[in-house]
Amino acid sequence: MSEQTFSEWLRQQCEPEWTAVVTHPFATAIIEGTAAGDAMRRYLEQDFQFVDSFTALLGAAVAAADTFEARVPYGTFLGQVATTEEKTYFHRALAELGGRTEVPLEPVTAAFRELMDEVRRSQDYLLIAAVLCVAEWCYLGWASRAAEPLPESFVHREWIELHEGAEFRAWVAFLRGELDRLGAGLGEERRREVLGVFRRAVELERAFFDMAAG
Ligand SMILES: Cc1ncc(CN)c(N)n1
Repeated sequence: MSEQTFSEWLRQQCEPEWTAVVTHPFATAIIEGTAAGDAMRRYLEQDFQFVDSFTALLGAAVAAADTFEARVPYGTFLGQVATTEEKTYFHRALAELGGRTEVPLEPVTAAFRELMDEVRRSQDYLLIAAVLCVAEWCYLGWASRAAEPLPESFVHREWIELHEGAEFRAWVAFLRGELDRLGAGLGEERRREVLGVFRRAVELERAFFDMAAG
């Protein structure tokens, strides 16, 4: 029997919360194209505030990674996806929904930004990778439940496509691989420290969808 990887151990420790995120009713409504315009607007307005700290965290990963091989995928994702595809999606989707790019933060958005800013300031690569991994892996989790044909509305369809597909899967596999590489041989105390951050991020993902569902 093969040994459990560190990333899989972290994920399992966060059940049933993890499954609650990837099967959340709001995520299901996105993949079915039934999430109402008002709810999508509220969600994307808040997520645009999330993405600001998330992008900063990607930059911190470039700086804090312990190898050149690891810096490159962070830099690539930061340049290609976070600052181009995702950014244009937000502007188009918010325009379509009558949303704003500057809004007061919901408490969950503020708490998520605080977690990302905290690990960014720590410059602790393993903790940075743990938060990035939760954010991307659980989004792959719900988005990969979408069935063809995807919703007609670009607001739903493109949000699914941004979190699915070969490139996004490879990105998540890279993040998990980094946790597995760095997690091998860690002492119990350090494993628990990483789990603490991982779990906070999973709880915030769930609360974020709860906020969007209203
Ligand atoms: C809250 C949240 N978590 C994760 C993702 C995926 N980048 C996101 N856009 N927003």
